[in-house]
Amino acid sequence: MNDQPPAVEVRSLHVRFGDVEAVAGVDLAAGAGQATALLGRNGAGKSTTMRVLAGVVPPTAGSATVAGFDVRREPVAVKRATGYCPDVGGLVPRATAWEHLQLAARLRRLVGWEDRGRDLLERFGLGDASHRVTGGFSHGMGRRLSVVLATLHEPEVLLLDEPFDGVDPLGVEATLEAIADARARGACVLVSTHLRELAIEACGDVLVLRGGSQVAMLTADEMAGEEGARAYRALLD
Ligand SMILES: Nc1ncnc2c1ncn2[C@@H]1O[C@H](COP(=O)(O)OP(=O)(O)OP(=O)(O)O)[C@@H](O)[C@H]1O
Repeated sequence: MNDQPPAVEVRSLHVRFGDVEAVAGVDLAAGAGQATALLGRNGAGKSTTMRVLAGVVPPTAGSATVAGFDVRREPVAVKRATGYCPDVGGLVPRATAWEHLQLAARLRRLVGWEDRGRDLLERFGLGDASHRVTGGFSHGMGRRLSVVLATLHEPEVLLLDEPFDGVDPLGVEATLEAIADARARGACVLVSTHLRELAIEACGDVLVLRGGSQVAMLTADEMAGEEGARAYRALLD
């Protein structure tokens, strides 16, 4: 039996922006080596939940701990323990891909990261673009670089918000591999997406959100195939 505390633990999470209740009761426990998808339509509360887990947005009510750190009280420790690919933004248009890696490495005081950095850029099809400024990147190239930056320091908790959005099949393949590698070294992975098929390919468990609320926690097997598609549609109706 695994008596390790969960790497991510969320209890009755609520996040409110003025009149909008973006997250209205989410509970989640995920352990080392586990990958969980947050699945739901636009506006379901996926990104807001991810932002809370990245230590970027504080909960309005409820609690969340990441790698044992409370997101409200210890956001800096949470940021140190996580690798976060935000759904939008995060790249500096005038900096090259390689400069983004250099900056990320400096902020995290990494040493000897260059070979891994080069290897990741190659695996994500960005080797030839590593010295181009990101302002000229396509949307999918930016997404792929954001995943590289999230995983460079081999974080304990990897948070990927819409990593497949607008990404071509080779980029999807590289992202699935990065998720599998992270799990293999014992990281806890959370992936937010509105794509059921990729959610179940990438993750063993799926948390379905609707209108900010958690409507189901299912295994990838339960979400698979025609039956899974029907079950998912029924959860959204
Ligand atoms: N900073 C904010 N200020 C006001 N409302 C917000 C803010 N961030 C999110 N919301 C609202 O909270 C709700 C949930 O948004 P969120 O981005 O978490 O959903 P999502 O599931 O990630 O959607 P998508 O798939 O479109 O990215 C939406 O109604 C959104 O408009």
